[in-house]
Amino acid sequence: MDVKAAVAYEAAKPLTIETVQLEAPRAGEVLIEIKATGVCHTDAYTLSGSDPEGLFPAILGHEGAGVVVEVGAGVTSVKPGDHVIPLYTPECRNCDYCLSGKTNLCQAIRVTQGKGLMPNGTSRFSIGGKPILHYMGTSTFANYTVLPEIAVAKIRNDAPFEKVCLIGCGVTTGLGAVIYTAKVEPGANVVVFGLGGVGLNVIQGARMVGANRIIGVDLNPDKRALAEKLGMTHFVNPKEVEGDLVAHLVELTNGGADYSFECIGNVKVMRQALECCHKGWGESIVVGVAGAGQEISTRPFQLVTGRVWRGTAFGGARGRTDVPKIVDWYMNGKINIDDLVTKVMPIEQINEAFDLMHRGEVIRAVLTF
Ligand SMILES: NC(=O)C1=CN([C@@H]2O[C@H](COP(=O)(O)OP(=O)(O)OC[C@H]3O[C@@H](n4cnc5c(N)ncnc54)[C@H](O)[C@@H]3O)[C@@H](O)[C@H]2O)C=CC1
Ligand SMILES: N[C@@H](CCC(=O)N[C@@H](CSC=O)C(=O)NCC(=O)O)C(=O)O
Ligand SMILES: [Zn+2]
Ligand SMILES: [Zn+2]
Repeated sequence: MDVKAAVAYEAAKPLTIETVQLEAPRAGEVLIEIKATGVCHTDAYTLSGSDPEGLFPAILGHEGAGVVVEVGAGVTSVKPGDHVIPLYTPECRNCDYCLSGKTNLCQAIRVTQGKGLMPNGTSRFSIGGKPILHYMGTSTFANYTVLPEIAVAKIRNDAPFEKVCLIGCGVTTGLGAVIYTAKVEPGANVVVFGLGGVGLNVIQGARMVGANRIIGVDLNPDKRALAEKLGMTHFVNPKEVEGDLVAHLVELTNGGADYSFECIGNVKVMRQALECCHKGWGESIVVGVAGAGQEISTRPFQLVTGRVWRGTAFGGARGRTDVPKIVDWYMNGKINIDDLVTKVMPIEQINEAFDLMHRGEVIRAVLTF
């Protein structure tokens, strides 16, 4: 079938709206009509050319929501008409990773997904017979896309696509980093670096679990008001701190953060996030994605003296199990997504959506078809 998609032909170039051919779903696959998709910083990261796995031409996008249109042979967990969220972290419930109970990083299709291909090693997208690659297994910058059944979370049918699409990445990553990865306990002092689509969800996750001080750090003062609405108790702009930022944060947290979260993708900030943690027990969670060639460093003494450095992908959430619950949290008023959707725009304005994100003028621009 013909579909409308924003194609990334090469790194660091604007996307082009094209008519792309999409093959029908094969065995174990699902055809989804994407109704809405957010633009996450990771899409910009890959488009910039910094992603060592970045491949072109491709259809980017991984923060979507839509409706099942057709299923391939053997698909049993979803049917046409079901509302779904595509998962860049699938949940097969059968691989060693899923069965370990220790991680959400299902590896059932990771190798082909990283090559921009479906599990059988081919792409379903093409233009004039030339393949166009998938991205993160999701390719939500298209009005129709094909995913493996194990990478689809079925959600309730009354949830608005333009809001719950953010559960496909930013919301789940931020909340999950607090709840599933760090397991922040009530009364903890928390520092969040970067108050974008991910960091703001760390803030609201920290509020949900009853954290004490929730300190937000961002260079952009415009991020302050919404962060406060979502639960931030103190705002720190590094440009306004006299002296050492880490020492300032240690003082604000009476000896150091119990938990810190880096939601930027800046390796220098990752070091600050570790070093502002409390001696003996503070844990720093790396959420931000840093480009090819970037490395983190600190004095080993920081770890010898009890600080812990960890990372999280998709907030540690098991997509098919946890995503439907997070949709319920939104529908029950437990979490705020409405204020995170700064702007809803047609897919034709996708390049403007990226510009708005780069200029820090939106938390999330959501694209519709
Ligand atoms: N681990 C995972 O599963 C996921 C990782 N990510 C990554 O998380 C990071 C954040 O993503 P988004 O929230 O979508 O980005 P965003 O662009 O919406 O937010 C980034 C925020 O960081 C702030 N910032 C930039 N440099 C700063 C600095 N030096 N100090 C303080 N604040 C600074 C910006 O003003 C902005 O508010 C990105 O690296 C993204 O690739 C995103 C989703 C999932
Ligand atoms: N290809 C990238 C990988 C970047 C990365 O870490 N992605 C996250 C999700 S970011 C979403 O917005 C992730 O899920 N990582 C786990 C994985 O298996 O990719 C690179 O190499 O930098
Ligand atoms: Zn993302
Ligand atoms: Zn698995």
